[in-house]
Amino acid sequence: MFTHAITRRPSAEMANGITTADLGTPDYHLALAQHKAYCLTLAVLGLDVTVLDAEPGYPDCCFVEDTAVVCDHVAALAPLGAPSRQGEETSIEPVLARFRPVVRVRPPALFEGGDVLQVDDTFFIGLSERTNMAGAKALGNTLARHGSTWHAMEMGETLHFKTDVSFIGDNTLLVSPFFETAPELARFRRIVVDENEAYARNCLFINGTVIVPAGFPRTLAAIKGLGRPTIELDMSEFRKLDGGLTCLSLRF
Ligand SMILES: CN(C)C(=N)NCCC[C@H](N)C(=O)O
Repeated sequence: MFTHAITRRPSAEMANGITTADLGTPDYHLALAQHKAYCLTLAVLGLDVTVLDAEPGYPDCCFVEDTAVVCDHVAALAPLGAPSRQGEETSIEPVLARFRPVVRVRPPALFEGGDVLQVDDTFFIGLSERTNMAGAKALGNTLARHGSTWHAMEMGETLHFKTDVSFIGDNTLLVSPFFETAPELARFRRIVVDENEAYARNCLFINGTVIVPAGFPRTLAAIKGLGRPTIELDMSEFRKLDGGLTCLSLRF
């Protein structure tokens, strides 16, 4: 069960955030409203939500998931892989230190939390343009010291591992076709989400409920078909910056 979440409000400069999506400029005020709904949803699901102010100079700062990996015993931080985001990990450190001992991984090791999927005591660490092998090893070894297992995951063209793979409880993953047969994920039931609903591969499982981005009926129906409670949230403004549901919080 999660008891806490940390989020960060969108930046008024979010229009300068990194993106590969061709969906237009995010509307800051709509993003603030969507962010508020997101935080409220986490609170309704039982989490104590810390909402941080936006960080000047960091247009992508609301994607706070990328700044750290938090598990039961430790919070691990590294410089983010995206140069324009390096430094976001610094301001999150004192916040995380209230909850967990903090371990800082040093360059050349780099990782972003969006590349790290935790399922119980196992961590899947995607090797992406943001997370290098040195980062994966440093993070994996830190987690292993506390009894966890980790796997480095080769990836396709995707931004983050969790852009393509998310855990929705009961041993089930939503995956892109790329990960349909990945041997490291063999023990899971895998629901393949095709290109038409690719954005919905990133769902957020909180204490038995699956939060699903609004507008992806086939994925929603597949999750409902498993008997899971679901909540839909409008994520349109974050999607314009390649951000999904998991990206907006650190949960522990
Ligand atoms: C699982 N995902 C996708 C994340 N955790 N982070 C999204 C970061 C988006 C931001 N514009 C960037 O490119 O850094």
